[in-house]
Amino acid sequence: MNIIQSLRARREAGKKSIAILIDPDKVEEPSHLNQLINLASENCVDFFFVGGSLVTTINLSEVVKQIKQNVTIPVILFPGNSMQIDSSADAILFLSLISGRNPELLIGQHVIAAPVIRNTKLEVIPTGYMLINSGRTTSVAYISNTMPIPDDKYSLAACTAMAGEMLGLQAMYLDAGSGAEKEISARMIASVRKAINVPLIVGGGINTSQKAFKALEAGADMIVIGNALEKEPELLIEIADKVYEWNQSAAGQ
Ligand SMILES: CC(C)=CCC/C(C)=C/CC/C(C)=C/CC/C(C)=C/COP(=O)(O)OP(=O)(O)O
Ligand SMILES: O=P(O)(O)OC[C@@H](O)CO
Ligand SMILES: [Mg+2]
Repeated sequence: MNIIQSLRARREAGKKSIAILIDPDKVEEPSHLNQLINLASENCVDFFFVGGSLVTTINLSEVVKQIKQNVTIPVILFPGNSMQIDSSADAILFLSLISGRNPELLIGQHVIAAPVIRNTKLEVIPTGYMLINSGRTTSVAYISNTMPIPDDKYSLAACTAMAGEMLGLQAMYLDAGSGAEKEISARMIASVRKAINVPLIVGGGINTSQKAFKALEAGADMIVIGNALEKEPELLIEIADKVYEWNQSAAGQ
């Protein structure tokens, strides 16, 4: 089973997943990641996401290598542009920024990346990427030159996701942006969840186990945590517990 098939199967079984986002630019030395990598393995983290809006260092492949050398947790590239491709990862979110109207991020970068990806063994996961307003301007909104969907426009978000699914996208990623002041509301997650069937990834500003649980309860199939773990890796234990608790009760039903 490849990654997208396993996400679909988990969704059908009511099981949730957790991913840790590593921004290569914030890693001074790849071995510094070992504490987080070990914690991830002890706490049954499902995926590592690696990427950033702007990756200025040459760390991307070093980060992927560091994870692959230590654990078997799949590494999924979460690229901000077509330069963030590394063939040692397991998969790539082939993101189309469907909340925006910037052709470069709807199809342009993809044309450049496609022949490069074709020469790798990366599993390609066509993913609708939707930015939701979260208060202050995030790196993604600034870099992508797009306007996020207003956080109280539930049907705009739902119809965007619906159209993305009709176009054949295999997963949907609702993002408040890394380090968001406000995480995505339960009502927003629930309205997008109702509109689609594909696995729903939710991230941005999830920095407590309560927020993590709320996102799962509202319908997220996978939550992504980045900034909060950069500051406090041990928070993972508490958040992973919530996911584990949820999955145990799903298994009992
Ligand atoms: C098709 C390929 C290979 C690339 C294009 C990919 C697209 C369309 C990206 C959409 C826009 C974008 C810039 C997404 C970046 C998402 C990302 C990796 C965010 C991680 O957080 P940062 O934005 O780096 O947060 P910080 O400000 O905390 O560094
Ligand atoms: O860094 P945080 O705020 O956890 O966000 C994770 C990810 O969804 C950002 O694209
Ligand atoms: Mg970044």
